[in-house]
This record gives sequence, structure tokens and C-alpha cells, in this order.
Amino acid sequence: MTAQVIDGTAVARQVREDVAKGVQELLAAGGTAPGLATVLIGDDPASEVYVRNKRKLCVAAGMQDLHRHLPGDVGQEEAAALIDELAADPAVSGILLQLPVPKHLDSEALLARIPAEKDVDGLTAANAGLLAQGRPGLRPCTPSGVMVLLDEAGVSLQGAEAVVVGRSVLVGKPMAQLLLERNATVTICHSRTRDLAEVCRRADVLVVAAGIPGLVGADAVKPGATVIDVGIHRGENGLHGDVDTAAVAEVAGSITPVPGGVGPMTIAMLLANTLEAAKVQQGRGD
Ligand SMILES: Nc1nc(=O)c2c([nH]1)NC[C@@H]1CN(c3ccc(C(=O)N[C@@H](CCC(=O)O)C(=O)O)cc3)C=[N+]21
Repeated sequence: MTAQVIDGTAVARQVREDVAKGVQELLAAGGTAPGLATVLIGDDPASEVYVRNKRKLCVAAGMQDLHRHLPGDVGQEEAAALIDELAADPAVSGILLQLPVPKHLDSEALLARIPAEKDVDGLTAANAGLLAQGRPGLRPCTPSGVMVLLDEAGVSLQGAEAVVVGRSVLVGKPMAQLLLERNATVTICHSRTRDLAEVCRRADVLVVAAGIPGLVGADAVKPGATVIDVGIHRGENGLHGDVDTAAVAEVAGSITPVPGGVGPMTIAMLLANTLEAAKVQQGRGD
């Protein structure tokens, strides 16, 4: 038996179409087009590709592309001043500071200057705190994209055993919060977990966001489980995730591919967050 493949590309396209409709509705109701300010510091080629893709899809959804680029040797104060300028600009609905930033800069201090209502990445302490308290705010894009994929795949979360591998601020921790909010029983494991495979085998839903290529093999998966691979690694023969997809597909009930799984959802949810932020800022939130 081989697992059902969850098509992130198709689900992401649907989410982007819904966002584009929402933008048109906002305009028809007398609102203004949401504006997304992607901030890229330096010229890391991988980051440039990601940011270009975000900007392209932002424009395709009918939003304003308010991209800003700073040189790699910019000082902390100048970078902070740019964030402050975007924070004060009413045309800017959302600010995305592309990570990682050059090593000489303090990324946390920069993120802290993004107002919670413009934090479309859901990364600031204010939004992380709201999420931990079970109150609505802007949610981190990758974990909320995973939730949409689980819902689209018809996975039931109520009372389910969910295991998250990885505890990052960007993915692991907020992922656990979102699963908990849907009444799953959540276990978080990481590089120092004793017998990782044994813990993973408990999972009805296994989300792998460890950043280690091929970490999860077939021995770590319960037959019929849903496996979500958040990892993305560029190898000699293409992109790979944290899951040994070929082996795990023989055991799992459903699985996300890399590429074409979680990655496209991250960008789709960024656009959804930007629309939501614009609506709240224009007094049309719900
Ligand atoms: N402030 C911030 N927010 C982020 O959300 C953020 C970030 N910084 N820095 C880098 C990571 C990485 N990330 C991805 C987004 C889309 C794909 C994606 O679309 N992947 C495609 C493949 C794209 C390709 O071919 O390279 C796929 O998996 O099918 C991957 C990775 C967002 N990140």
C-alpha cells in the first residue's frame, strides 16, 4: 500500500484564489488594496528567490508590492528606522522581514519593532503570546498552512495523537499550539528526545520540522498515519525534506511531498494574513 499524497500546490492555489476574491470584495466595499512590505537585507541568493516569489504572488492576488531592499552591510539603526517607517505607513498592511538577516544584525530587536497588527509572519512576541493564550491574532504562516492541509485531507484532530518533531519559534512551538487548540494530544520532541522513533510511532499525525534531511524513516511511522514534512533541503538531485518520503510512503496513510507540500502553503498563508491585517486596519475585520 502506498500513501495518499497531499497536494500542497493545489491547496495553496485555492487559498490564493480565495485571498484574491477577498481583496476584490474589500475594494468593492470601498477599502484599499492590502500592501505587503517584504524587507530583504543583503543578497543571499536563496532569500532573493523566496522574496521574489512572495512579491509575484502578492501582485497576482491584487495586493500592492511594497518591497524594500537594504544592503548587507546596513547598520542596526538604519534597519530599525526602515521598520519604523513601514510601521507608520498606512499603505503598509503587513511587514515581512526575510530571515535570516546578516549576522551583525539583531533580528529579534528588528522583529520587535513590527507592530503586532502588521506582523503577517506571526513571529513577534505579542502574536506568539496571543497564540499561547488561545486568543486570535496573526498566526505563523507555515503552521497555519499545515492546519489547512490537514483539514483539506480530512484528518480528524479531536483527541488524536499528534507528534511535532522540532521546537523552533518559527514552526515547532506554534505548530504544537495550533494542534492543541484543535484538541489533539500533542507531544513535542527534538534532537535530545530519547528514542525519537518510538515517540513518533505513537502519532496519528506526525509533523516533522527538525531541519535534518531524512531524519524520519519508516521505522518512526505508525501504519496509516498522516505525515507532514516541513523540512526543505537543497541537495545535488533536487529538494528534499526531513522525511525519507519513498520509505515512509509505504507505511503512512497520507504524506506531503517536498517540493509541492508545505512550502507553497507558507506563501499562501502569508497572503491570507496580509488580507486579514488590511481588513482589521481598515475597520472591516471580523
Ligand atoms: N520571515 C520569514 N518568513 C518565512 O516564512 C520564511 C523566512 N523568513 N525565511 C525563509 C523561510 C523558508 N520559507 C519558504 C517559503 C516557501 C517555500 C516554497 O514555496 N517551497 C517550494 C519550492 C520552492 C523552490 O523550488 O525552492 C515547495 O516546497 O514546493 C519554501 C520555504 C519561508 N521562510
